[in-house]
Amino acid sequence: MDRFFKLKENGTSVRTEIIAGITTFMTMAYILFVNNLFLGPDGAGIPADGVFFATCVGAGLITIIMGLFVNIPIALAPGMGLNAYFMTVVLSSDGRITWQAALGAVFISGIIFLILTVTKIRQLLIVALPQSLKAAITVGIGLFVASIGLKLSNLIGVNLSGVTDPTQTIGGSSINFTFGDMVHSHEVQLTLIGLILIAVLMALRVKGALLIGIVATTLIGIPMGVTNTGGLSGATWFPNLNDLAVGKFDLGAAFKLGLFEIVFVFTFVELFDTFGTLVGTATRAGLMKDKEKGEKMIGKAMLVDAVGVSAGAVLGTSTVTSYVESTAGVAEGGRTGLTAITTGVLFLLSLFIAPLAGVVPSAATAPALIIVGVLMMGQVKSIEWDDFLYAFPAFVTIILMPFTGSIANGISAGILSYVILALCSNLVSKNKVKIHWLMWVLAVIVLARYIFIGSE
Ligand SMILES: Nc1nc2[nH]cnc2c(=O)[nH]1
Repeated sequence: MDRFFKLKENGTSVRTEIIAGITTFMTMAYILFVNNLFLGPDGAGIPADGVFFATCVGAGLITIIMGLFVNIPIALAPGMGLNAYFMTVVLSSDGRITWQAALGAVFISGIIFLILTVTKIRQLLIVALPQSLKAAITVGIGLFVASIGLKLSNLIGVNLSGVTDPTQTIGGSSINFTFGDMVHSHEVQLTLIGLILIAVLMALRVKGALLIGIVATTLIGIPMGVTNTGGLSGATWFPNLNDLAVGKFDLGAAFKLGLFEIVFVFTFVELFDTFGTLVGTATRAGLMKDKEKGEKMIGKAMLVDAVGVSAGAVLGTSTVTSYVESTAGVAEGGRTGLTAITTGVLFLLSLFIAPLAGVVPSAATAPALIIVGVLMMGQVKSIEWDDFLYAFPAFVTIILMPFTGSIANGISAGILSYVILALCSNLVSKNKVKIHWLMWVLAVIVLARYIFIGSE
């Protein structure tokens, strides 16, 4: 075990890795239930049993493969964001695009991805991006994870002032983030209890702080009426495998309908999201200290991720992707593939323990995600704040991720603004800044995307 996963070399142990894997699983388990809202009968129309099976098996298998072949503590599951986009594509097509055709588009995006990876274009990204931008991606993802926690637990909500017409797009100036209802909402109160509990445990350097915090908060939530254990009595533990979506993807329809734009959005978002998540998580885990080894590892992880996209489509789910929640396991000390394998096995077991996984409330996992935000913020010190050429792109990368809820938007803005600033600087100054050719290509792709397609 030690030799295979290089536990000692990475300063970790079997116990730490397993605790880390359970922690990552707990922060990701919501996808087992949320995915059905987007892809299931009330969303894109895939049978509920089919969505559940594809989510458990897709996440489980690909995460185990990531652990076995790349030895990195990254877990994968169907991504939030692209599952919502998948639903929109189907529902807004007036029946023209079936869920089977949309799965076909996901499958194609996975193949394109695989080609980009094998031709090493994706890996080039690591070399092309200035160091400050890479650090900014880690920080932005930290804030993004924290924002997921804040929103999932209702610790923050929105106040829509002066909005009267629900059919109109709401302008940003009408939106205020507000604190959740701390006085009346038991959910918000439980989140705060969990947050303080984990913060104290972290300050005391207690091992397993996040996992202890999640379990304790779940238990405290029982008398508070937030943790709902009702689902456990009379629950069906054996999965219903009658109505699966395995192999139902329709490539012919995807080509016939000319879903190029949709395939492009799937590929573009996935490319930037995965790259950001891998760099951010690996940096946080200290796996990028040896640059060469780190870059090789990220290249391999991208390959598994790409295979996961198409495999997920075959199983019946929208884009399977590397999850930012993996950082929760990393925060618990997870450093190797054993963490991922633990998370993956739990996803596979979820076929049988779904009612149990459903007991942990958002109020218990949200504090862990917020604490992860604190940890990832540390990278902010490696940004060259004194040089505006780097400071501005880093800044927009950081703020756009939590505010637009998209890693891809943050990275896009960072790349585009860097190229513009560097270009102008090179035009007037004698001190030329290097702009990698790939940065030019990406800037043009980013521009084209927002001009011709807009945001998804
Ligand atoms: N990186 C990443 N992490 C996630 N966690 C939940 N959804 C996502 C996603 O789409 N991308």
